Amino acid sequence: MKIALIAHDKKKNELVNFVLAYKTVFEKHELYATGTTGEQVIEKVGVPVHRFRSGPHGGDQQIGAMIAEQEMDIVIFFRDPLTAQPHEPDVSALLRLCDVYKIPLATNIAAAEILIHGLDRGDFQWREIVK
Ligand SMILES: O=C(CO)COP(=O)(O)O
Repeated sequence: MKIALIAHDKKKNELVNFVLAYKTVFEKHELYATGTTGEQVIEKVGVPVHRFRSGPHGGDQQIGAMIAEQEMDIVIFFRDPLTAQPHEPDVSALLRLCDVYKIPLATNIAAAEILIHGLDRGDFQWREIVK
C-alpha cells in the first residue's frame, strides 16, 4: 500500500514517534510524505520515504494529485487545528480529495492507531480492487 505521511510543525514529533512505534508495520509499505515531515521520518525512524515539496510549497497538492490518480491508498495527516496555515486552501483541498476518492484518512493519532491496526490486519485490501 502507498501511505502518505504529513504533519504540521507542532505535530511532527507526534507523527515521527507514531511511525517509530509502528515501524514494523510501516516498513512493509511504500511511504510518501511532504518535504519536512519526510525528512524527519527518514532521519529519526530510518525508513525510506519518497519526499514531495514542503506543504506550503505544494507538497499537499502533489499528494492530492496522487489521490486523484488512484495512486495513494492511505493518508495519515496530523493537522494542527490551533495554528493558522498560510496554505490552508491546499490542506482543505487534500482533505476534500480524500473524501472524493474514499481514501482512508486519519487526521490525529487516535484515528491513526485504529487505521494502522486495520492496515496490519489487511482491512484495506479492497483498495487493490477499486484501483
Ligand atoms: O504543511 C504541511 C502540510 O499541510 C506539511 O509540510 P512539511 O512536511 O513540509 O512541513
